[in-house]
This record gives sequence, structure tokens and C-alpha cells, in this order.
Amino acid sequence: MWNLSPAWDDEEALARVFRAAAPFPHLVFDDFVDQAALDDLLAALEEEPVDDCQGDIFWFEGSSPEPRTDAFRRLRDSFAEALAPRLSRISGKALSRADMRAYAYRPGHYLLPHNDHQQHVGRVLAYAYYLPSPEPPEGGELELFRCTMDGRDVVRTESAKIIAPVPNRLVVFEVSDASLHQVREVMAGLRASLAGWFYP
Ligand SMILES: O=C(O)CCC(=O)C(=O)O
Ligand SMILES: [Fe+2]
Repeated sequence: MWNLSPAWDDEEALARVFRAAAPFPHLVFDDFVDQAALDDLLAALEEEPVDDCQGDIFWFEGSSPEPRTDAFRRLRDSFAEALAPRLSRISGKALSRADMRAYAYRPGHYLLPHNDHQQHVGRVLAYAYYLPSPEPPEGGELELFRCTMDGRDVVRTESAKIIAPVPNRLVVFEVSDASLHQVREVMAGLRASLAGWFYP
């Protein structure tokens, strides 16, 4: 189902791009899956429920951390199976599994700056995959920040890169104390995505 394009063939080149990317290691893949795969993928999402999720730094609709439908569980597992070995070679980090939640960001929804890093949770790489939307979003960009660190503490931040949630785009980045990022507020339309992390 994850019929990866020839862009994935040169893993050494991807590893160089990943390591050199600023403000922290990341990759952006456009046209991640072909149309047939996209249809299957959207079908697998149809029955997976999303709930309103609000917290100190976020407001969005998300599916539960563990898939509730077999179709979504299969989607997550096939994604992990296809991507973990490649991303492991590209990033130089051991990866074996991934989790996955489906998200809908509607007007007023956001996810404020955070780094995804949680002690003892083992998130190694983060990913977000943007889905086609019946109403393409205004806003909702993924913004990456450059952090000046003092040991593990962030002492200064500046905006360094904006990645638009273009349909069929996959973004992968390394999780660390310095991987500060946010989803800017959606002003109109719907930002639909799948996102999660790869683990050792
Ligand atoms: O959807 C995205 O672009 C990133 C999502 C994210 O940062 C997260 O869920 O932690
Ligand atoms: Fe995040």
C-alpha cells in the first residue's frame, strides 16, 4: 500500500539531506503515495472516530492513541513496516515501531510550540502526513524553531522554517530537546493529517 516513489531509492543522499537540514534534522517528501494507495488510505480512515481534544497548548480533534478500528490499526502497522527500516538507515537510529493518530484541525485549532521529547517515552523520529481536504486549510502550517541551548535548557528561540500542510506531503524530523515546533492556528477550512512517532 505504501508504494514509495523513486525519491526514496538513494538513502545515502537522503541521509545527507536529513542531517544537514535546519533548524534540526528533517525531511519533506511530496507525493508520498500514489493515487490508488491514497484511496485505500482514506477508506481505512473512514470509520476511525475523532474526539475533541483540548489542553494547555493544543486544541484539535484527534483519534485515540490506540486505533479503535482494525482498518486503522492495519494502516498504522503497514506504515511502520514500510517506513521504519528505511528511516532507520536514513537517520542512523534504531527504529522498529510507530504509533499513529488521525487529526482534524478546524478553524481556531492549534498546537503551540513543543519539542515532542518526553523522558522514558522513547520517541526517536516524529512524522506528520497531510491528507487531502474537502476544504483546504488557511493557516495550519508546521513551523520549526531554532533553539539556542544551554545544556538541555532552551534559552532563545527563533522561527526558522515554515512547512505548509500540502496534501500527500510527509514530514519526518528528529526528536530532541531542541526540536521545537508548532502547528499554527487554522483560520479556515480543514487540516487533516496522520501523525505520530517512531520508536526503537
Ligand atoms: O501535524 C503536524 O504538522 C505536527 C503535529 C505535531 O507536532 C504533534 O502532533 O506533536
Ligand atoms: Fe509535535
